[in-house]
Amino acid sequence: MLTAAQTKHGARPEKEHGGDGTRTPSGRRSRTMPVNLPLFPHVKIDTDAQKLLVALPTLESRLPNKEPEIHYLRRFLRNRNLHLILRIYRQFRARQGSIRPAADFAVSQAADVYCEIRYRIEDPQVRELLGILSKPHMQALLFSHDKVACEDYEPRIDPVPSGAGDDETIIKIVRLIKNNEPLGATIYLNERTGCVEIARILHGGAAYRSGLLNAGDEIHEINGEPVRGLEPDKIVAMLSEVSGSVMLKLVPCMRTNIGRKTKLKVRCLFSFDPGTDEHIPCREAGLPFKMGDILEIVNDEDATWWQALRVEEPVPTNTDVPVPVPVPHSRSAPATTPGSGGTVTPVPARLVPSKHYQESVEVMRRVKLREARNPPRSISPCRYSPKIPKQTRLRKTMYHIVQSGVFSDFDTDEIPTYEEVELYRPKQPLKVFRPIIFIGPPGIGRNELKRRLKASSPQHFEEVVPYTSREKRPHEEDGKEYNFLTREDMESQIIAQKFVEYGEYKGNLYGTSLESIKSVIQKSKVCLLAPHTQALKFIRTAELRPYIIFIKAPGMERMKYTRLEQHARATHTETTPPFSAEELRDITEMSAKMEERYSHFFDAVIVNDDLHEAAAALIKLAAKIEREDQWVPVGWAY
Ligand SMILES: Nc1ncnc2c1ncn2[C@@H]1O[C@H](COP(=O)(O)OP(=O)(O)OP(=O)(O)O)[C@@H](O)[C@H]1O
Repeated sequence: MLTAAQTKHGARPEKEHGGDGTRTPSGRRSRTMPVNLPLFPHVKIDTDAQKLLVALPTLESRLPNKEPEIHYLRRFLRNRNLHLILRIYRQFRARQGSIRPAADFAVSQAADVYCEIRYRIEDPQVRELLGILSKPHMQALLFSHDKVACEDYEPRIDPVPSGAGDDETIIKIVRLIKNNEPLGATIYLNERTGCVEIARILHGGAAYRSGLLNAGDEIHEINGEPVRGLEPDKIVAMLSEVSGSVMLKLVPCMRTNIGRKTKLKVRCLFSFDPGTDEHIPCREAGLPFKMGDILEIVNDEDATWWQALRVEEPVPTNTDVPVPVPVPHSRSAPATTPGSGGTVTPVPARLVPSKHYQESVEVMRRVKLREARNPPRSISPCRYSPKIPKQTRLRKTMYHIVQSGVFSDFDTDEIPTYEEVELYRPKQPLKVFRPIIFIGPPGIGRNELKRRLKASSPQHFEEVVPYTSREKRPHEEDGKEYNFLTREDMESQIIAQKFVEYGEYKGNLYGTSLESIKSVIQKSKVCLLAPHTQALKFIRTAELRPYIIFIKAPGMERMKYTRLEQHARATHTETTPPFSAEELRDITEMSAKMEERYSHFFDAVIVNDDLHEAAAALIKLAAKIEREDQWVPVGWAY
């Protein structure tokens, strides 16, 4: 046992696989570091591996900067599976000559048998045999059998190609067997060195699975052809032309940057088309997505391009937009490997903009848009932040909320990129219901639809009773139409942030309190609310878990047809005349603007065209929310 040498060289205690790391195989406690002792007493440690383990501390002292590599070697040499494989190998070696294989072509024999019998599926025994032969493990077993029968134990390494430069001290020769699947790596020209390097390995792709290529490796030859000085596009073309065996001569990257792997599920708050992005390193490797799609980010080590896989939506999110279906993978990513007998190859990850990159792109877009709208003039740099007295600003906001419902700008500084999500599975019987929030331009029909939903099950749905400072009218009951408060009380509650929205109309304050929403939820009812968009920042919380539905205008022609025919009118005063064509145009335009600006908050969209159809879609959706799994922001799925 080597313990003295290890102590001398300062090897540190190390724990692995839950072993206590302090017992010898015989169970005695060792006072010195037992890094070379097996932690699996039932697996006999291989003597060759043991020798290598013993030599490691010496190596460590000679190569002080190679700590990660030596640590890796130590783990590898202590791996239980390695010892089992070495044991099997020794057994074979020991019996060499005493057992002879009947054949060394079991794979092709199995394939022949399969082809011969595959149409006789009416016979249950044939069916069973077909099932066995198509199992990946069976195929792997037959493949291993042939390898052993041919005594093909050694890894075959091609001779180092001639012409390797004298200054190249370390060269890595990698041979890959390539089918139609692409390599699953992106490359770029390192302008400093003039070499083409592997920029990134796509998670799950062929290069990733081989484990032989790393980001940062310089590509020097492909199948004996020198590639130094060639454009990356040429190299990509060369790689896509070859099939079968591809031999790469590489200078390996010496960086020990392992890369941060992650398993983050996110909802996309923007849409992305790799075909139109001029900065993506490889268009074919890009993953197109639409706003609302769910992705799994599998690698976010790169500052600009993350690697992601598509996750299927558990339920449709938009009633007017088809359910997002997985985008068929182009030639770059077949789901199965041809000839693999149905073995599913993991779909390689593809590139999506990182959060940081998307924010920069969006900032640039907004700056350009603003410049196009307001060409810069040589005036005060304070132009964009005029000094409005605080009091005036507050009043103006209050007025807007009640009167016209113009946009809030609470979220303009927050650029929508990705939102981390988790799956919420409503547990039956459901006791806590998600409030349903109706968002849309004033006059589109939010209250009409809310009323119809409530009427479909008055015991189940409940509207929030708003607060007001106006005088109670004789027919009104406190707590029924409104909760009545004095102006002073309302103002102090507004200052204490008790209201999710509030505003002033004809000299009176109106508002919706957070407590009244919570009290509906606590009654095990579905709270219905049609607030201003500005209220979303108070409502869209893990505590309330709202389901936000956007009520969308159907387009000008349909607006006129449905509303003018019905003599529809705004409902916030009793005396307003029916909508004019002008007002309907305003509603339609505002609907489009709201959708553009806020759609990343919407869980569903209902187009309010025919009122009966829209109401029916809403009732159906409300039932679904209570039953079906939904992706919700992380922290909401309690
Ligand atoms: N699909 C529709 N077809 C015809 N009329 C409609 C339709 N939807 C709503 N209306 C009518 O339009 C008018 C405005 O609807 P509603 O009051 O629900 O709008 P709102 O979005 O709540 O706006 P506000 O907050 O200003 O009241 C009402 O008369 C309503 O009956």
